Amino acid sequence: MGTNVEVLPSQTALLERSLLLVADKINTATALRGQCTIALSGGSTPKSLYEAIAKQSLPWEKVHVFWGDERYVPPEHPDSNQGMARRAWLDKVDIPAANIHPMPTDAADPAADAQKYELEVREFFGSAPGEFPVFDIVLLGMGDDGHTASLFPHTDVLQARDRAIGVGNKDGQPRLTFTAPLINQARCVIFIVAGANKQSALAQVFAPQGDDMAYPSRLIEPVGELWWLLDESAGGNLGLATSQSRSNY
Ligand SMILES: O=C1O[C@H](COP(=O)(O)O)[C@@H](O)[C@H](O)[C@H]1O
Repeated sequence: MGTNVEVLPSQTALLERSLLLVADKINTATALRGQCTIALSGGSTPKSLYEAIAKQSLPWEKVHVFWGDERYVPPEHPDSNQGMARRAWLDKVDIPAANIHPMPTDAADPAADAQKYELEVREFFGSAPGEFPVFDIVLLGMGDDGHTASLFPHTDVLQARDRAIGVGNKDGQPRLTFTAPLINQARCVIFIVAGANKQSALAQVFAPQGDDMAYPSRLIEPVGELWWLLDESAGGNLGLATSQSRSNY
């Protein structure tokens, strides 16, 4: 399916566009299939989006929230992606507790917790062995090293082919993460990227030929729609028209 790249003139415009797109995809999924499964990203960029989504009137009882990656810390830890999303969004809307599916981080064994989450996700989706769950929406960010979710450059989890959830490695620290094959089954993957420090990695990710192990965001080629929403300072030098969708960049 198509790839859409939009370069928005400011961080505010990026936020507004992201909000519009995510709300539209949630409404479409719930109208077509009766529910929406969304995987959240962490890091610094999505917080203002989550705060804005919390103010929307959306069919929360039909939305199921998962996480695409997680630091291996308890939910109350300041680095927890779950904690951030709950404070910014989920605690503020009328979403049933049973619709929130955080990654477990309490076994003191990241591989065991990754396996536990894989079973939970597969059971929720009713995925047959050998099949991957199909998320309606996967939200992603991108680090200035080209990582996405917790798929860091030159780490073992990049080789995963038959696992949906793996253990990433950020400077020796374990993190739980969706694998590229799971992300790539999604109906819609949305990257939201802001800041001049992302320019050089973006150029590598968008290059026609490149090293997927060095820039793991290159591994994301979903079956469904792929959206890259960039602010001007991140994407302005890529030679793309501002606020214009491009197919097949
Ligand atoms: O997809 C993701 O990307 C970010 C990059 O984060 P940012 O702080 O530069 O916005 C990553 O670290 C995060 O965990 C992940 O979900």
